[in-house]
Amino acid sequence: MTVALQGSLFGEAEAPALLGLDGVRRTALGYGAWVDLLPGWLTGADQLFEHLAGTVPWRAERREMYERVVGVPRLLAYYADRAELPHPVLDRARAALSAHYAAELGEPFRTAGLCYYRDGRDSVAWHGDRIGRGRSEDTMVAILSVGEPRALLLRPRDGGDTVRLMPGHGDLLVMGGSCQRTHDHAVPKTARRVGPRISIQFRPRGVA
Ligand SMILES: O=C(O)CCC(=O)C(=O)O
Ligand SMILES: [Fe+2]
Repeated sequence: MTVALQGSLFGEAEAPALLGLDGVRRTALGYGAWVDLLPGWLTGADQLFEHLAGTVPWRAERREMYERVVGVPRLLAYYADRAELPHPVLDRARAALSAHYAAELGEPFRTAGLCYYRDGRDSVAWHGDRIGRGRSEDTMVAILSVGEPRALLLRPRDGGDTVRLMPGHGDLLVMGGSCQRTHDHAVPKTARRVGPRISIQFRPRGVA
């Protein structure tokens, strides 16, 4: 990772580009949930990482938890429906995902949430994307990862085996079906020395 990122500092970086989505592979998670994976969907991921790390107006949020105000352990950015995304390849990614999943999803992907995990101390706790319609309806959340591979865990809410995925530099992961209702997901902290990761999450309108 470090070596690859250095290449771009010397101006050798390849421009970010997307491959086709034909190679997407689905894994059923049970209870009507599934996850689609396409490793290496984005090429030139070094350049996208550096662009996003350097230009996105990252926010450090604080939230009340257990009657204490604590820092959210990652940096965030949010692009509402129709907002200009921070790199044109992300507009192309959203359009390609909307076209690929049109029949199954029945609506386009609209919003983009970005998370910046600065190191192994940054994380996201177990949760489902259930603030919006994901609470009651099947939907999809498509995640493009750049930077350090970090474990993304998925487990049924009612108990059962945890699936451990490792989305890495340029990889696509799509959670679909009942995933947000029947399962939780997390990016746990790690004691390993890890470099930064940025995830870009595309969601349909009303899913958060
Ligand atoms: O960073 C990721 O891949 C997951 C982020 C996530 O679950 C969320 O923002 O809801
Ligand atoms: Fe999530």
